[in-house]
Amino acid sequence: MTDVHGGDISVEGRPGAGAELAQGMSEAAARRPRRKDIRPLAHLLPFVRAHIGDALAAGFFLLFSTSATLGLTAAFKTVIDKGFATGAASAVNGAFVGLGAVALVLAVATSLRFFFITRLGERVVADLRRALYGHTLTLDPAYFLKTRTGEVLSRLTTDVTIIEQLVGTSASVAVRNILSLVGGLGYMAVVSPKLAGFIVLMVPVILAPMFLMGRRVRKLSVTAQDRFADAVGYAGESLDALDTVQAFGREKASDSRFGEAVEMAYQASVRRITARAVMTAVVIVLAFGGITLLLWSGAHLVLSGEMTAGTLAQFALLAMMTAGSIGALGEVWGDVQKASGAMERIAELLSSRPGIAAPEKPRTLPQPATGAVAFENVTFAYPGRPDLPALNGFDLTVRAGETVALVGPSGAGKSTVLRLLLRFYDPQAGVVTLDGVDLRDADPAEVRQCMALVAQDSPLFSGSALDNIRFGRADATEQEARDAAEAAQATGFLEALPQGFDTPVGERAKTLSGGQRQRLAIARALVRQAPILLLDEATSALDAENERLVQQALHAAMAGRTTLVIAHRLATVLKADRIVVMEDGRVVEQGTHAELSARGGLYSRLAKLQFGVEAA
Ligand SMILES: Nc1ncnc2c1ncn2[C@@H]1O[C@H](COP(=O)(O)OP(=O)(O)OP(=O)(O)O)[C@@H](O)[C@H]1O
Repeated sequence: MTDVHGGDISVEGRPGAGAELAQGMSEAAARRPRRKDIRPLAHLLPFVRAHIGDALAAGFFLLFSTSATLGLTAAFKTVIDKGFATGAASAVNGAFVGLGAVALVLAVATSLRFFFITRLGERVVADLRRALYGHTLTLDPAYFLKTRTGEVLSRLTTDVTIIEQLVGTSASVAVRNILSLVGGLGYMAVVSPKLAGFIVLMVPVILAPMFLMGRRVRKLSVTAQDRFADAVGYAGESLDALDTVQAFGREKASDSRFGEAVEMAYQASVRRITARAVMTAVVIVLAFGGITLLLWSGAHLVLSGEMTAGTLAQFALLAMMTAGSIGALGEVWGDVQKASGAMERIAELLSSRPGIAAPEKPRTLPQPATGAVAFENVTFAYPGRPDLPALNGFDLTVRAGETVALVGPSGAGKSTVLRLLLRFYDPQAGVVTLDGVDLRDADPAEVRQCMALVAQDSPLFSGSALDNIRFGRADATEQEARDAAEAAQATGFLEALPQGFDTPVGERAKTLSGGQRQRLAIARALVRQAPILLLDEATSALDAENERLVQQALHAAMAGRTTLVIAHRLATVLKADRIVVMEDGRVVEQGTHAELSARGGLYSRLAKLQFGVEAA
């Protein structure tokens, strides 16, 4: 079943981005497994309950349209019994007017049912998408260490697409047919209890062989597909290494091996086709045999005067409708099972609670925060590596307004210090405080409000340069954003862009140089006007001009703020009030560049390696 969502504008001959996304999602959806237990679908109920009005309207019109469909058969009975039997034209006319009226009611009720149930479905899917994305944004990094971002994204897209298929189409089909089935069976029992009883006896006799044979055909199609996959796999391997095949003169051998695999696939297909052909014959014999038997006994009831010809016709119509419902239910059942699996994955994501959250009564930080930071005997290991602490008895006190440079070999734990300060994780032992408040007692949002981060790779987002600066603080005025850009030495290159500050940089990010990206990221941090600046200096080398501009930007950024910088440049460590040297998650040395260089310890070795400075 193809289901293409959204008609977007596409370049001639090439599908648009929306169509490609829809195509990719429906392909991925087709590969998703089914789930026999359909209880996970109950997770959809709260979403439906939120729009109970539409649900009730859909239910009402569903009842109405089903009753009208059943009523249609009664109108037919009247046409035959009252119209034809009397032979009077007026009676025929009257009966047909009744038929037309029922059809009209059916049309209106069906269309309203479709409208309300489909609108409800689309609303539920839209709510689900928003809830899912909103929830995902609250999860902490520990969650993403367990679950790949791609997996989360695929739940947002593929799994929700499956739910969309269910609530948009299949659920409506299923509910409608369940109701027709129940209503049809009930009505048949009313119209002719005898014939209805006959059907109840006959149905298992007809359905059981169909069910068993259907299962066999499905198994055989899987086998045929597997055989074909073998053939394709073998061909791919040979074509990938065609030069090797040719160098060894193995073309003939390869050809005959592929031929064998293709023949196997053909044989498997023939077995499937044969089973299917037999099944078709059996199904027709059983179904029509049943109908013939039914009509034959019905005809005798008419002859004996037990029922009218119209009633028999009505009964036959009802039987066909009911059989149609069973068929339709069989077809959508697979979708329902698939949606159950999808909903289970979605519910799992929705119910995952972030490990980092505000306590019930968070302690407020002093306003304005001064930005004094302390780590007291902190030990922390990442969730995936509990036995390998990234910080081990780490102690550090940073006064308000002080600039501290963190230096150390790769893996020393420098980035981890910044992550704990941003409270992406909580330490296993010790405390991290901001203005004397334990971070765990505060609201993480308030803690982060006090910090501005310039990450090493400074990711930019789609949108203009101005949008990217305002990412730092949504309510910053344009002037404040421009001032930040000025302080970050970014005005020059931003104004030179084709549309100045309004140039989309997310897409152009690759055309901005490393130094320009860093300066934009610094402007984004500056506009935040936070008391604490966290900086992970980029390791990549800049040309002299960019280096000078970035250093100036950093100088402006650090002024009047508490700054923790993971330093990779000599200029930065020279500017710091204090250099903290880390190794294996601990502080091993502290002091100024001159003091530490003179000491001849780890710092002097690192300085030589990283900054190219000879120890004093
Ligand atoms: N997400 C993670 N899961 C598990 N271990 C991690 C994770 N991130 C970092 N580590 C480990 O924690 C230790 C400290 O890492 P951290 O990134 O803080 O070091 P760093 O000093 O910043 O190094 P670099 O200068 O190379 O960035 C390392 O041993 C690292 O392998």
